[in-house]
Amino acid sequence: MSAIRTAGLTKRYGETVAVDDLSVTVESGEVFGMLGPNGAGKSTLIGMLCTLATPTDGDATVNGFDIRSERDAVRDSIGVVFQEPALDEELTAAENLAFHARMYGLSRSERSERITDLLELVELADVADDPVGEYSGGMKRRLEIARGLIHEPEVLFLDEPTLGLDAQTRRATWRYIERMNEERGVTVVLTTHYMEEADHLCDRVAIVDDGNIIALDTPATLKTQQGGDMLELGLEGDVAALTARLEETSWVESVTATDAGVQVALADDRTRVPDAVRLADETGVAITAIEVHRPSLETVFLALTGSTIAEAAEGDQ
Ligand SMILES: Nc1ncnc2c1ncn2[C@@H]1O[C@H](COP(=O)(O)OP(=O)(O)OP(=O)(O)O)[C@@H](O)[C@H]1O
Repeated sequence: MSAIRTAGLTKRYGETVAVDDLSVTVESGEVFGMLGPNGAGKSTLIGMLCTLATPTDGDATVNGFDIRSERDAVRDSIGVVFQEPALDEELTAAENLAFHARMYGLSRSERSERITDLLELVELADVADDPVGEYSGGMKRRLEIARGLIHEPEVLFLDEPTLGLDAQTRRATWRYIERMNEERGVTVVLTTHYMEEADHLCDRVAIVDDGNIIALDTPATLKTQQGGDMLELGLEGDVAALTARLEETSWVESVTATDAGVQVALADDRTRVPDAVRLADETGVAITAIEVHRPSLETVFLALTGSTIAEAAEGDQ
């Protein structure tokens, strides 16, 4: 069964179309990422899928339940971790989880079993009885993820799960997300501004712009669609002659002059370093430096939205 299925889903705020006629399917067990500039409509989409916002048009099901007519069933089957921390800092980790578990009506024995299990999953068992106010940012995030899982949801929505965390803590958080996906089969839908995160974690990535999904595929396929590597050559000698040779070569997409030499966009995904060296040799040009840039999700994002993810994220911290 598909975890999420939307058909023509639309949300308008006055003149603003926040989500525009969106039809997408997320399969059970997937880690599905959404990347997009500020105001692209990611939060509005999550809001509708969590039944916190009502669609203007279109339909959607989450775990087979209709988001309009079966709101309670949708809510019982999902977990949500928002950007803003929502923990009680005066309570301990175990108390925070217990409070949340009671809201879902779990029995005392269920509560105690799941709290122990989840604190182990996110490696907070040792500090379970410390007040959350004493936790680091990364520990709080992990606790929030554990809290989102307390009622054993089938789908977990994570809005910017590692925003503001340092690189090491971010990687640790990825591990917990992977574990709950792999070991427990939880479907994960996340938004992120970190390309590396989308690349590392997501089975498929949707690039969202202006309320629409403008690209949707596996990170590997999205990158391949952007063409081959970029070669950055430092050169000495007749650069113009080499540029002319490169431009008439079938595996070269384009050549751009740089301060130190040229930048060559490759037309296919093969390694062309030996070919470039041979051409330079034949033209009598010396190569002083070579750098190979692999296509990244950043390049894909830039090509599709016209801005870098850092520009897109500006003001969103
Ligand atoms: N409650 C609201 N009232 C009016 N306009 C809204 C409301 N919520 C969102 N919008 C508008 O809808 C559009 C999409 O916003 P949304 O927050 O969903 O984007 P986003 O991709 O989640 O951005 P961010 O990364 O900043 O969270 C924006 O133009 C926003 O201003």
